[in-house]
Amino acid sequence: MADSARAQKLVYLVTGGCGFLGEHVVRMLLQREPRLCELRIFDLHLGPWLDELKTGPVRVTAIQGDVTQAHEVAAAVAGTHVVIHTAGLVDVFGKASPETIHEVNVQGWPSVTCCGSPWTWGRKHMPSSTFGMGRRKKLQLGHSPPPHLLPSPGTQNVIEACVQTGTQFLVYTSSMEVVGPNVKGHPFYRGNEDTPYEAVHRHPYPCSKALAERLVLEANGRKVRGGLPLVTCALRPTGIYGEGHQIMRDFYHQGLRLGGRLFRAIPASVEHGRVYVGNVAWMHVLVARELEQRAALMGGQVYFCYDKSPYKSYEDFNMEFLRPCGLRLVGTRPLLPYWLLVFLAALNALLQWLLRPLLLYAPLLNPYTLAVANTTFTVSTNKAQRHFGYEPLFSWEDSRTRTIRWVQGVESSSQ
Ligand SMILES: NC(=O)C1=CN([C@@H]2O[C@H](COP(=O)(O)OP(=O)(O)OC[C@H]3O[C@@H](n4cnc5c(N)ncnc54)[C@H](O)[C@@H]3O)[C@@H](O)[C@H]2O)C=CC1
Ligand SMILES: C[C@@H](CO)CCC[C@@H](C)[C@H]1CC[C@H]2[C@@H]3[C@H](O)CC4=CC(=O)CC[C@]4(C)[C@H]3CC[C@]12C
Repeated sequence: MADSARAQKLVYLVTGGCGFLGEHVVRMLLQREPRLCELRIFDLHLGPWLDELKTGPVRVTAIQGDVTQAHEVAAAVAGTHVVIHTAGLVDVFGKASPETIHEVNVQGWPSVTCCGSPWTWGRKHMPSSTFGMGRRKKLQLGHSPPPHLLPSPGTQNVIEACVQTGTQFLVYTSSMEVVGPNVKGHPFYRGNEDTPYEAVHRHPYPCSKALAERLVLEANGRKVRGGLPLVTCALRPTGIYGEGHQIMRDFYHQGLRLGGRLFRAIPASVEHGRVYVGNVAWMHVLVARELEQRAALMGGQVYFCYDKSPYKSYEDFNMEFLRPCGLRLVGTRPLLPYWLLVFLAALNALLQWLLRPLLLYAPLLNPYTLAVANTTFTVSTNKAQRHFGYEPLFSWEDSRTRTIRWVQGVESSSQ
């Protein structure tokens, strides 16, 4: 179809469009997708900022809905050209139950475990290169669950809605957590989409993201209503930062409570991959735009989200923003021995369990977050550039400045 004929004709749906990343995707689409005529924003909780978008040339439709409800998802998907599925339960602190995380992120399915009984996923102990990364290979399930135990919710609903209603392009927000860090704490150093890595998870969040990503990639090529093939791909951001990042806000407030200080807990040598939210959003917009023209190349593929953000430890990276806001990081080495952190993390987990009937105790430090924070995981790849011409829209300096300005705004709004 000629470009002029396609102008102002496309309908997009962004699930989770009121979340941290989702809001940036929504705003980026409105700024950078000239062919957009309608943008549907589907979320459990709609933000008040949506009202300001309704005055522009693109029709913005806010839909309060739940991805676990198949009929709500199907109604939102019907008539769209592209679905960007960012909705998810991002919980590594034990706020939600494992069942709820699976229900929202993957599919409703009682007592699912990712890496153990009752069903063992073929991915266990598989190097990531055989886990459908660079290669277009059908992923193997160890023992598939009985079909009647595979009901609809979460990501599965989104896929089925595309198939049933005839939407051909689906972009899924996956996560670096699909790969690692694994339970053994193996470093992933400057890895790319084809780097072999033993991806073994036990925590519900990475398990759910891995399962959901697999569902999305396996759905590539399914015939949608009307007979055309579904084209899917998955984006794997590393730790996202930028305006709206809740954990950054938490660290900032913690620092203020501690008299302007944060205490180093993780060695500076442990490097973490981080990526600016604006660049992650830009990658989603580009993928969604290019999927049609480059379906054969991009369909069924995964891409790490990356930009020029420096490799640093999680804490040193956060200080790039928090230092200009008046906080300092005390210690050039961790102030507490690692064994004591492990003990405190385990104590937090025990307290969470004991207090659960009375209250929700969900501190930042638990055995899982400690293990992730303490394991090097960095990405170095140009796959997105090779496949669809991605270049970061925001330089590191720009990303840093924008994030600092936002933290400073958090400061003034909380005074
Ligand atoms: N924050 C990070 O560092 C990273 C996030 N991701 C992925 O990016 C995606 C977005 O994450 P964030 O923006 O950080 O999280 P977020 O929690 O800010 O946004 C998620 C959005 O999904 C919505 N949502 C949750 N359950 C829903 C349901 N049942 N039905 C409809 N909407 C629902 C929430 O209301 C929220 O607006 C997630 O899929 C997450 O796994 C991937 C890598 C890193
Ligand atoms: C031990 C503490 C001392 O200060 C520091 C604890 C930091 C942790 C809360 C974070 C360290 C690494 C983060 C995760 C990482 O960025 C990868 C992620 C990807 C996602 O898809 C979701 C979020 C997260 C799991 C992110 C969560 C917070 C950390 C564990």
